[in-house]
Amino acid sequence: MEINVKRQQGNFFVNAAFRSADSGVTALYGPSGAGKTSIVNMVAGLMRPDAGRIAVNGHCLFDSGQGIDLPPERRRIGYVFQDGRLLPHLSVRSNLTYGMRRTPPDRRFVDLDAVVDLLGIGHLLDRRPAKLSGGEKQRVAIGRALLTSPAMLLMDEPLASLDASRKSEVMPFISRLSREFAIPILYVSHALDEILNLANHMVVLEKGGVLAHGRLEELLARPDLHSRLGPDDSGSVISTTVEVPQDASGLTHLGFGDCILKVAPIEASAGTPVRVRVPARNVAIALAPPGQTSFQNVFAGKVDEILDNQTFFVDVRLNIGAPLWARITRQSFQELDLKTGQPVFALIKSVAVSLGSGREG
Ligand SMILES: Nc1ncnc2c1ncn2[C@@H]1O[C@H](COP(=O)(O)OP(=O)(O)OP(=O)(O)O)[C@@H](O)[C@H]1O
Repeated sequence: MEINVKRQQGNFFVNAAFRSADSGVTALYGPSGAGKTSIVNMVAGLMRPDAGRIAVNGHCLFDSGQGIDLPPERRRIGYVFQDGRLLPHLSVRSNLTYGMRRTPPDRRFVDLDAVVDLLGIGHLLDRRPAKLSGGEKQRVAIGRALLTSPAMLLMDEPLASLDASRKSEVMPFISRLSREFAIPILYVSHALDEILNLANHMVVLEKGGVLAHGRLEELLARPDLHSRLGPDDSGSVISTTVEVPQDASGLTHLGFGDCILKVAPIEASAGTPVRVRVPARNVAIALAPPGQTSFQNVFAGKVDEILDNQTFFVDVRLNIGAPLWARITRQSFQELDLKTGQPVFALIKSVAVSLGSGREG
């Protein structure tokens, strides 16, 4: 995926360039008004860049220098919108086959049965969209996009209209989609938890430009981006592997480097790659190994970096065999008198585990 677009719209200027691995999920992340939808619309051919080049799998969709500008229907792109946009007068089955019939048979690489099975929508085929829940509508919308046998999928906040439980219902399907069909997905979101679940690559946008792009773990470990990801989003991502699916007390053991992280039980067999997210606010720091404690996870490490934004909190990056951010109060920071290089112990309160991801992208 190669995207390099410039476009002036009103007094907003989009000037974004990034490349990403050909398969897997690339997240476009940024605050409201950063230009995410504009970029996706340019890739889809719904908005024309003033200049630039867009290519997918080496196939050029737009190149201002060469005068190439394929119309949307020739771009072989599936688009999933925030609100599904199903055709209300058609059944789910007809919504699904609508795009499929426009794709020549020799170009089709998915069939209805495979998609219905993947998305678990077999029991909905004869219903009209009005009789579907939000999560079901989105699964049908994803199926419809997939059945056009696209070279790429664009998803513009496909989960934004869903509540937390519906979100967690649809997320595993998106994850399976990228794994089983190896279609590159450009996924717009301003919710970091979704991105952590789904994406391998991330593009951080700000005011129409690319602030950073690259592998998710690498970006999340970068101190210059740490504060940009917002007070609630700051934290670390650690790529682990399931070592013990369930110990005697029911906990799952995840290994990274020489360390074991114990988490609430997850359903995954030994060897499964799992990405965990540790919010900075859930990490405490101690100068000596704590005695009796309720913390399940205590790691020896050292202070790698201190980020003092002159607020109530100070962010401290520890090295425990992987980078780990801790957010502690200024008062604690002063009492501990922390210095770079100092040996400390990290106490992790709880982690969010993102199953179905953690793949190398
Ligand atoms: N057709 C247009 N003409 C003029 N300005 C536009 C047009 N489309 C979008 N904009 C402006 O471009 C900027 C980026 O909008 P865009 O929808 O791409 O942002 P976004 O990151 O997707 O935001 P959100 O998360 O709120 O959907 C905004 O300031 C918006 O008002």
